[in-house]
Formats: sequence, structure tokens, C-alpha cells
Amino acid sequence: MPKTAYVRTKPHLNIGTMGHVDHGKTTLTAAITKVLAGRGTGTFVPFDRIDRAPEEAARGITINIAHVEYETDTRHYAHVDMPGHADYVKNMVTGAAQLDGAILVVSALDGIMPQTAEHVLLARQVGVDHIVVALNKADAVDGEDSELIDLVELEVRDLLTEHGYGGDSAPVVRVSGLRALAGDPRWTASIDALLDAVDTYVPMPERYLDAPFLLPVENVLTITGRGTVVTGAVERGTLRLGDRVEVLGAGAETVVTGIETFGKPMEEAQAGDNVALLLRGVPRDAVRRGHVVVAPGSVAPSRRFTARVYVLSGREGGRTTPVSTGYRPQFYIRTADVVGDVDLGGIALARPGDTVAVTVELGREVPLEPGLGFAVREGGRTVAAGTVTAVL
Ligand SMILES: Nc1nc2c(ncn2[C@@H]2O[C@H](COP(=O)(O)OP(=O)(O)OP(=O)(O)O)[C@@H](O)[C@H]2O)c(=O)[nH]1
Ligand SMILES: [Mg+2]
Repeated sequence: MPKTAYVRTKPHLNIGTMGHVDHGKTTLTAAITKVLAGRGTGTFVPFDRIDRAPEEAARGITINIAHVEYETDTRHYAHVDMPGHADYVKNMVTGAAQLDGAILVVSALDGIMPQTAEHVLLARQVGVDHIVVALNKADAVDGEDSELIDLVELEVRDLLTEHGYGGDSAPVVRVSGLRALAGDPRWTASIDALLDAVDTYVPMPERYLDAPFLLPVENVLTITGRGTVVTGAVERGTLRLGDRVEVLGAGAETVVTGIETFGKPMEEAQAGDNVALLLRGVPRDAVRRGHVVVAPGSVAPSRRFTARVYVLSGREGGRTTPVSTGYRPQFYIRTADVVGDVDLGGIALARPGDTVAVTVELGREVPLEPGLGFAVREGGRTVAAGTVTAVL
């Protein structure tokens, strides 16, 4: 049976759940799909299907399983559920880079924890402009603990303000993912309220549909007999079936012979879409996460750039000692993870908490442009965040 094509009827946005480990991100994601399945604009995705490893490709060129899709009355959303564990922050960095808005999940029982703060900081750095707060586990702080939840709300608003998110105006919605998942009407209504807040608070971003096509590769899959598939969110431009593309990093130029979004074929992918692309004649081993699919000849990758970099303080989970010229951390740029040499120019030391101008020489070429945000990591933790000021 031929698969039903994707029909673009509502504006599409990319959102995601972020926050500290165990605060209820995955439970909330499942609850959202359940509530929307009830309205008839989504398919229920149970908890244990969301965190699953993305090894499947049997049903076609499906997308990374950590993404779910659903619709509200006014919008179509792709939702990525980001793990809270510290080891996964690098996924968060690259996952968040494509988010038009985020749902920050904070347990009302625990309040702000280290990854709550780290995720807010990273979201700011990778260009997420709008955060809606889900004050989760509100079912567990009813009654005499209700003052506690008020304090947690104040604390979260302060955290947002500290990172330039306007904590006074951001929606903070008290929810219970667990109780909504169980069908409790009071808490099902809390999910409706959260979705309304997302619909109204997160604006439709500007999409650069006329710019040359660019998609950072998030995942690579093989479909036996059909070829190699790359998945990711289209950063800009438009791609039609049969268009030629260049895979930067793989040194390959080819034709796109299939485009899908959430298992549905499409004729044309646009900026903002979460898609899987079938690439003709490209060997599986040639393409990796971090490569970039572009309109041929539209982008010249480079290795050297100048940037403004903020060195995280120890309190923010960063270093406790300064860095100097010759420092060689990992740079997370779009979906790529590349080593780079840092030159501080005339400055002797950059201390935790400082913002400095640096010159970076990467270990390999990647597409760069002024304004592009990146994270700097070392030994499994984020130590700095920056923005490209010029490409050399
Ligand atoms: N009381 C209560 N418990 C909840 C609620 N939401 C989640 N939990 C519980 O909190 C625990 C963690 O939930 P998850 O959804 O796995 O949390 P997570 O944020 O996805 O965790 P990581 O992906 O590991 O970072 C589970 O035991 C849930 O049952 C809620 O609304 N109320
Ligand atoms: Mg989870």
C-alpha cells in the first residue's frame, strides 16, 4: 500500500522538552501525545517508545525515534525529548540548535537542579529564543506543600531572567504528566493549558525558504536495497525531489531520490522541516553526523574563525581554572563535534566568568558564518559558549 503523502496544512515548528534528569520530560512528552490523540490531532506514543534507540529503518526512511509529531488546532509540531543526564548534554546542544522553542521541565518537588540551569544556558547559546516552563509533578505538591511550588516558580522565573529570557512574562504552567497519562481530567486540562501556552508564546520563526538549501546531518541510516538516508532539520532553503546536493564532509555530490517527514513522503522539504533524505549512490560509511547537506557550490567550508566566547563559571558547571592560548577543546557546531586550537591574541588568560575574543583553528573544515552559535566542551562538560564573529 502506498504511504499517504505529508500534507502541509498548518505552520510547522520544532520544539522539545529539556531539563534535569528524572524531572519528567519523557512522561510529559507521552502525556502530550495522549491528550492530542484524544483530540484527534496526534497519535499516542507511550513512554517506553520515546526513549528508544534509533536503530530502526524497517518502515522506510523514518526519522530518529526521539522525535514525535503532533498537531494542535493551529500548528504542526515536531517534538524532541532530550535526556537530562549530563552525558547527553552534547545531544542537547545539537538537538536544541534546531528548536524554535523549548519546554523546560522542572519538578515542583525538586526545584532547579544543575542540568536545569545548564540547559537554560545552552538553549540561550544555541539560539532558542522562547522557553515555556512545565512545573511538573504538581500532583505531588498539592495541599500543605502549595507554598513550596510558589517558591519553585519564583526560582525558575529568576533563572530565566538571569539568562535573558524575561522570566516575568514567560508562561509557567503547573502540570502533572503522570496523572494526565493516567487520564485524570484535572491534569489532562493542565496539558491543554501547557499546549495553549506553547501555541501562543512561541512565535512562528522566520523561515529562509529562498536561501540555498542547508541541512546539518543528525543521523545516518541504511535501507537495504535503497541506499543511504540522512536525517535532520532543514536549517534553510527548499529541496525538491530529484534535486542535486553536495554532502560537505563526505566529499560527495548526488541526487535526492526520496524525502520523508515522520514516515510520510513529501515532494518538497522546507526550512524548519524535520526530514529524512534518501541519497543516491552514497555509501553508508561516507556520511556521518556533523556533515552538512547543501545546494551544490553554495557553501565553502572553513577552518579558521574569530568568535566571542563566554567562559562558564564553576558555579555554572564550567572550569575553575583559566585557559590560555594553546587550549584545545571540542567545538560543537550545528551537529558537528570538532577539535579546535584557541588563540587568545593579546590576552594572557581567560578566566571562568570572562567573555573574550578568540581566534579558533578547527581540526577540519565545517561550514561557518558570522552569528553561528556553538558550545565548547572538555572532559564531558560544557566549559564555554560562543558566537562566530568572522570567518577567516
Ligand atoms: N508524581 C509524579 N511523578 C512523575 C510525574 N512525571 C514523571 N514522574 C515520575 O518521575 C520519574 C522520571 O520520569 P521521566 O519521565 O522518565 O523523567 P525524564 O525527565 O524523562 O528523565 P531522563 O530522561 O532520565 O532525564 C518517573 O518515575 C515518573 O513516573 C508527575 O507528573 N508526577
Ligand atoms: Mg527521559
